[in-house]
Amino acid sequence: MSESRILVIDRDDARAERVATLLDFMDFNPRIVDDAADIDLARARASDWVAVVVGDVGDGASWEAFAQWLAAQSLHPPVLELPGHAADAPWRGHLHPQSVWPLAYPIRRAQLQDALRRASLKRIDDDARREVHSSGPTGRSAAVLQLNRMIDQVAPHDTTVLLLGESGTGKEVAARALHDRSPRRDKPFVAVNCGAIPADLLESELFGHEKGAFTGALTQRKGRFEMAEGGTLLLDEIGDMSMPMQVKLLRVLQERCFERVGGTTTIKCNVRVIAATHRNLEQRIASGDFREDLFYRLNVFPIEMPALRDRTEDLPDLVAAITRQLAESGRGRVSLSADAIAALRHYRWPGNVRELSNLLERLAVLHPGGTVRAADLPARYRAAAAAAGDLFDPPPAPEPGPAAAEAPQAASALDPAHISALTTLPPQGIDLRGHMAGIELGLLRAALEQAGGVVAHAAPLLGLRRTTLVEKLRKYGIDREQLAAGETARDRRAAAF
Ligand SMILES: Nc1ncnc2c1ncn2[C@@H]1O[C@H](COP(=O)(O)OP(=O)(O)OP(=O)(O)O)[C@@H](O)[C@H]1O
Repeated sequence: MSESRILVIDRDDARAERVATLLDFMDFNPRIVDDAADIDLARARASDWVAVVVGDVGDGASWEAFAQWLAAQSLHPPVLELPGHAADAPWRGHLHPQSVWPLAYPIRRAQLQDALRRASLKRIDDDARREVHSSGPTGRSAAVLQLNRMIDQVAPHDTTVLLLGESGTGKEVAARALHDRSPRRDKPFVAVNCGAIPADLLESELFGHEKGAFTGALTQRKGRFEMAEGGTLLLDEIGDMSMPMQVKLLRVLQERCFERVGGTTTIKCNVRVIAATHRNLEQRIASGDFREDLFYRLNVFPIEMPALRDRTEDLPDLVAAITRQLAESGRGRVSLSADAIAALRHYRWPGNVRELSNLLERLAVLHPGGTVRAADLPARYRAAAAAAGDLFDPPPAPEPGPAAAEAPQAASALDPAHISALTTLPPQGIDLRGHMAGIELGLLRAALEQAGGVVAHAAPLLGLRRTTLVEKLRKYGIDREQLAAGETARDRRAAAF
């Protein structure tokens, strides 16, 4: 029997049986309960239901309690909802909004299969067991799982959230996830960078203005609060807001209304506010730059964003997510080898995920469609790996082939004195892999120089096939025309970073 367990909660026995028969036929392992109160929670945790089909749940109280329990456990199985539930049924508030899928009835196998497929449910596998979110902070480190849990907990409520953390840690990404997982997800999400807008313009930017309110106000204009009506407003870089604006914002948060600049009409607003800053607001309060009362208004549910250097185990997932986004948005295709990702784990990432995202975009330009190895990374990333003694894998040995066999004389041309010079170990030791790569690079350049830049003539000097040499030149970024200038393409690329 398959381990893919699906829970069917339905008081309508005939319907529950029909759904269960179909699921059985599809090789799932359905279990029917007519009341969610019958579910053994201790066992449910262990089994991780891969989906829940919800039918007639009576007054819904026990199903609501179970939905609440699922959310508290951070379990988000797809919930397939049979017809007959009110759009504002209280249980909805406990579930991840993107995990609820409508199901028609009477139901056919194809429809059920399609609903399960759309709910991203394949046969249970590790991915289905993992907490996955279609949007939001990427990763499976303890810090990111905890972050996603907090977002899930607070998203359904209108609580003001304060996102704290270094620049580039993904505060805006988290704010969007809060919006997408909230009941406001079909309304606008509006972000405003309070630090980037001059203080005298910020009021009009946030609250709008009436025609003629100030020089240049040629027409009436709505502000960001009005644009975000019914939805979510992210006030980014709130720590940089001027004191006079802080007073005005405090009033909106307290009274939920404002006037446009130059206007007298009071406009009510229904906006969930999320604030974000990379600054230490307590220090700003101490230095008299931030109002304490505003801080307490904003700090209802603080979320600390983890720095990338503290969660480098997320790099493979982040690299996969960002390279996929780059490809989908037509900004280039690139992939990273395992040794490149391993090398990146040694770097401190002062710019966090933004820096990673920028790096990948540049690599996609420099190596279109290619696979970037550790040796191809810009100098500063290689330096971090080298300092940690993990530079990059030794270059691949030339494959045996007819051309290699043709060049035994060249290979044995190294005299013992030469070999002895190359194998002398200095007292402080060496980085063997870097050393070997350096020797290889030096010999490639020497052979090309000797052959006047003609690859076909340089290859036999190294006992390589021409195609192998071309591949190595590409790997090291050697541009034949630049040899005269004594620099490689990689040197130039590294300098550009
Ligand atoms: N989980 C993620 N997956 C993909 N890209 C991400 C992720 N998190 C952050 N990024 C990318 O990193 C960059 C920075 O993210 P974001 O703007 O959310 O950070 P921030 O903390 O708000 O930065 P700042 O404090 O400078 O405003 C963006 O380009 C964003 O797309």
